[in-house]
Amino acid sequence: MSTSILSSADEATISKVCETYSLKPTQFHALHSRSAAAKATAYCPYSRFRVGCSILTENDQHIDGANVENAAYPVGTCAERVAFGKAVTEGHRKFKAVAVATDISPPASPCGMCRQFIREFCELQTPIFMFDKDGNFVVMRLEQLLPLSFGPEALPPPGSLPARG
Ligand SMILES: O=c1ccn([C@H]2C[C@H](O)[C@@H](CO)O2)c(=O)[nH]1
Ligand SMILES: [Zn+2]
Repeated sequence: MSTSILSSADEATISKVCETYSLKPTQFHALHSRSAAAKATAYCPYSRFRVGCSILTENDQHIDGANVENAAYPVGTCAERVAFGKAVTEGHRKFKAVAVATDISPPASPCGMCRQFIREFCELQTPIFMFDKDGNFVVMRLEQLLPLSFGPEALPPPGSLPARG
């Protein structure tokens, strides 16, 4: 047995993973193909590091995104935040799974800022798939990628705040 957390993309592994994360194999395949395809839409002339993201909404829609860089380097945005920004502004608030695809192996995982951004909108149990160029993947729940996290439930409900703080 391999000690690597990188899973191969064979159907037996995929079916076991789908059972664990309550996904259908068709949803898994769509998460992979859409996140991989989204890499082609990246604007990354500075790093030349393409990242694609696909999010599966609670009603089985996919929202995709890719990284968008900027000549003022820190202004650039990751694929995950582009995809979640699109999803949220299109009215989606609940998500079943997130996929991120890169061309490196082992695959890249979401940066710290994206983990927190995802934390705002996803349950801690939400699976985050990280694919390499060949479709091999690492999968972790959000709570594994961002332990002891800070989220919206820690704050008082907006309506309970005094008019001025
Ligand atoms: O999970 C990640 C990691 C990096 N990037 C982007 C940011 C930048 O454009 C490029 C290199 O860091 O990759 C993402 O989009 N998502
Ligand atoms: Zn990021």
